Amino acid sequence: MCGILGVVATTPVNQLLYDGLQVLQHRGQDAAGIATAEGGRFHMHKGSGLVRDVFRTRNMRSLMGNWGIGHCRYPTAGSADNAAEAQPFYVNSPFGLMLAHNGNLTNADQLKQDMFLQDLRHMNTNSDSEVLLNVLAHELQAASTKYQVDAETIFKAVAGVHRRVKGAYAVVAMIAGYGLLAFRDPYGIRPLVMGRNETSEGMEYMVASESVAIDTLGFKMLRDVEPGEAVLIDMRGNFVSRQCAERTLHAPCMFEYVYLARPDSVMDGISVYETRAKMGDFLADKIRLTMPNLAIDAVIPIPDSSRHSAMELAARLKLPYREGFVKNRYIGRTFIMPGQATRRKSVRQKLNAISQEFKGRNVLLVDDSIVRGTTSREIIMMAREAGAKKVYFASASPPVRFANVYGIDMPTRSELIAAFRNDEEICREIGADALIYQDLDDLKAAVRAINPAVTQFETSCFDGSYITGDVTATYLQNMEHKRSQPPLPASDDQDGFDGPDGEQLDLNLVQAG
Ligand SMILES: O=P(O)(O)OC[C@H]1O[C@H](OP(=O)(O)OP(=O)(O)O)[C@H](O)[C@@H]1O
Ligand SMILES: NC(=O)CC[C@H](N)C(=O)O
Ligand SMILES: [Mg+2]
Repeated sequence: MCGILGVVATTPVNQLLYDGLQVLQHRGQDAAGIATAEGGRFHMHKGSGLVRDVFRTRNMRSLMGNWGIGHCRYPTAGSADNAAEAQPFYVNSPFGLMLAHNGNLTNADQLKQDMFLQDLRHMNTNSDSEVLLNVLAHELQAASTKYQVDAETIFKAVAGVHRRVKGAYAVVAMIAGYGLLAFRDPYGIRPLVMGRNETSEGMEYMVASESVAIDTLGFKMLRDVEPGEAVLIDMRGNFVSRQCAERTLHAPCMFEYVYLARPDSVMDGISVYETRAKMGDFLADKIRLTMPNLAIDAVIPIPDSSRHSAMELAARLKLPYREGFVKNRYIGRTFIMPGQATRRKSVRQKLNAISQEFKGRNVLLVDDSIVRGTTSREIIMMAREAGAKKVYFASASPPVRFANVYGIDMPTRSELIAAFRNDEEICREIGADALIYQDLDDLKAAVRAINPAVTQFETSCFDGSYITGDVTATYLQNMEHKRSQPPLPASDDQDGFDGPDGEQLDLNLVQAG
């Protein structure tokens, strides 16, 4: 998961894109980038780090124009510390294209090879998003019969992308001289929503990973981009859309509702807050049914993401809800940090126990998920150190047993604590006195309770069933193998543009630093 954002406005968009990326920061902490357009000229700045660290005033000043796109990255392909893989990506032909992508392609290697041999295109990084941009460029070239691009040609190109590309992709792209293009894969695995803002100068449009960006930037939520659909907003603010996929099946990623998205977002008509609260209800019922004799003095959430499930669970079980951990507001999300050592260290830096809430008590700790077990292990230890008598642990989602190949960086089963263990073994491994997991059917029911119109979900990390149909055992084995190899050293010089704070690219001027 990454955060993507695109805007066509009536005034300069640099600040709007910056503010929007800050709101989407929870979706990617490793790199950020913004591209804008002014007439036929693109401006771009991108680099490694948080949004606030990547952009300086001088970079912001150079991002001129009334339309643009932004990206914050949580890598699933390539590596975390390679600034050349920060997004957006640019190709100059046809017309001039910029692209930012959330998701992960499952046939990126094949596409890369095809493009090199057939389309004579060179890829300069290990990013699957660069591959996606080049497929779009090739399809646009193939569909174009004129010097000027039009909506018909663009929709034809997106249909070509859907035919060639496999996996998960929510995309915002800029086509020089035309405007903003946004599209979503035929399964709608990653989210993409649209908003608009009526001004005296005309209508402004925004496309974003989550509705929270639309709310906080003063736009009004319009709707979700449909699976397989492409939307186009030209530089004058005219909007058109078209279904470009031959077949679609709406199956949004379940992990968005469990952990990835912000609770104040609504995606695919599903309020993340309400669904997390519902998860708490279902989990409470399971505890009552399967562990009726558990003596619990207090329910304690593991900040941040589990709060709303824990709150509802406590209310349903008529137990006190207590805040037993303080979160350091300056430490980011640990799960999406690169490297296990950093993640482990950051849990201790991020969370600290308030001993008064633990001393002599039996506590039920609630988290949204247990993935590698980094958080649960440390937190249970902290609760005991703080004087807890018994430490029970509940997860608002089922055991994460399978790799994710659609935009969450858990490509190998070996790193997942639940992959080859039963509940009893996991309980022992994390050091809890009892462990309760949500059932998958209940998790689905918790989301459907909020929007019954969405009936299917991408739940591969829980049940090993991959919705796109192309993820074979061999593919997964290759992923395991790739990840077990030591990473290649990242070269910041790959694209020749890198300066100390990232990449500054002013097309027509090409500047570094
Ligand atoms: O089993 P693990 O591998 O530790 O992964 C699961 C944990 O990671 C996430 O928290 P994170 O700190 O990323 O973010 P949050 O503040 O949104 O809860 C998630 O909410 C769990 O607490
Ligand atoms: N998590 C994501 O959406 C990642 C996007 C893309 N696959 C990258 O690695 O940059
Ligand atoms: Mg957490």
